[in-house]
Amino acid sequence: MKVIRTIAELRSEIQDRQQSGYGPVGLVPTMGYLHEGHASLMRKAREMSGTVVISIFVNPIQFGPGEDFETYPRDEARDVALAESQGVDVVFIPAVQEMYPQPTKTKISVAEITSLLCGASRPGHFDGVTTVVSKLFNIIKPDYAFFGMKDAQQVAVIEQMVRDLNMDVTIVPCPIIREADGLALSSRNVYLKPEEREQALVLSGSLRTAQEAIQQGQAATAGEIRAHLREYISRSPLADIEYAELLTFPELVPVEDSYRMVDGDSPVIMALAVRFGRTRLIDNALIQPKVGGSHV
Ligand SMILES: Nc1ncnc2c1ncn2[C@@H]1O[C@H](COP(=O)(O)OP(=O)(O)OP(=O)(O)O)[C@@H](O)[C@H]1O
Ligand SMILES: CC(C)(CO)[C@@H](O)C(=O)[O-]
Ligand code: BAL
Repeated sequence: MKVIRTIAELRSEIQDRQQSGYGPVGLVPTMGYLHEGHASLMRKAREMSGTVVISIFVNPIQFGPGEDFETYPRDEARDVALAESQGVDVVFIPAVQEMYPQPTKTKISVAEITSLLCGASRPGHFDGVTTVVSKLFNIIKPDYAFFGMKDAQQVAVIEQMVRDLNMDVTIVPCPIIREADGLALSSRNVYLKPEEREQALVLSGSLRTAQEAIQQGQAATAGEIRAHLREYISRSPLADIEYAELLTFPELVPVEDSYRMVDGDSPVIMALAVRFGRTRLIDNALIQPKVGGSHV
């Protein structure tokens, strides 16, 4: 496995591997502090690609003022070891100066679906994401790019960008990986104090019980499910709900309270963002039409 820090060296390494006939290139973009969620993306990339590249870059332009850019957890040595254990071929770890030698005057911006959910509370966040992901696509030219469904809105936004701009890459959404007790893995989980970590189970718990309520016919409408999610999460005194929404996926159109879950033609996503002190957690689950749900 090669650890590469410059764009020029990365381009030349990928070109060499292409000329040697390694086949499709798979990219897993990350911000590092890798965990089993990232490892599952690397394994999927390994299955589908001859060359697996992961990027580790805490992208300053997707953080707002007062967010955690400076304190975002970092552990390069551990990350490199984990990537190697998953059979990754190239780890790209650029410095901020390498990706942004001058402040970027060009931004990629997806409209509408970035103004709700995480986009509402983190203005400019998705412009930062789509801009850096476009840069990575231009540098690496991957055939496949792998993204986790934990960041479901990010998947919808990137798929929209790829369609709108005719980018020659296939986006592969990958399932959410959870701790044994249900908490979705996230680099930011390390911020949680023990009591917050315990109470953070209300996110996955509310999604799981909502799905059970739909399957058992106890919650038939979107309004009932919204009420269930809010009531369940509010049992945790430390939880501060930022949003608990139901929307069509991947279009991200909010569904009305009167919408009956069994009548839908397209999947509906239950999407949550909840703060515990200074830690903001997200989670979600898809309800498949007519079936009544997947498992959390
Ligand atoms: N639990 C998970 N299951 C599946 N994919 C995940 C999981 N956590 C993160 N990912 C995916 O890994 C990729 C890189 O995400 P990132 O490095 O931001 O990790 P993260 O744990 O989500 O960090 P943070 O909590 O700070 O957002 C994204 O596509 C993200 O959706
Ligand atoms: C896709 C990404 C690596 C872009 O910085 C980031 O938003 C993330 O880690 O999900
Ligand atoms: N996983 C999304 C990256 C971020 O929170 O900035």
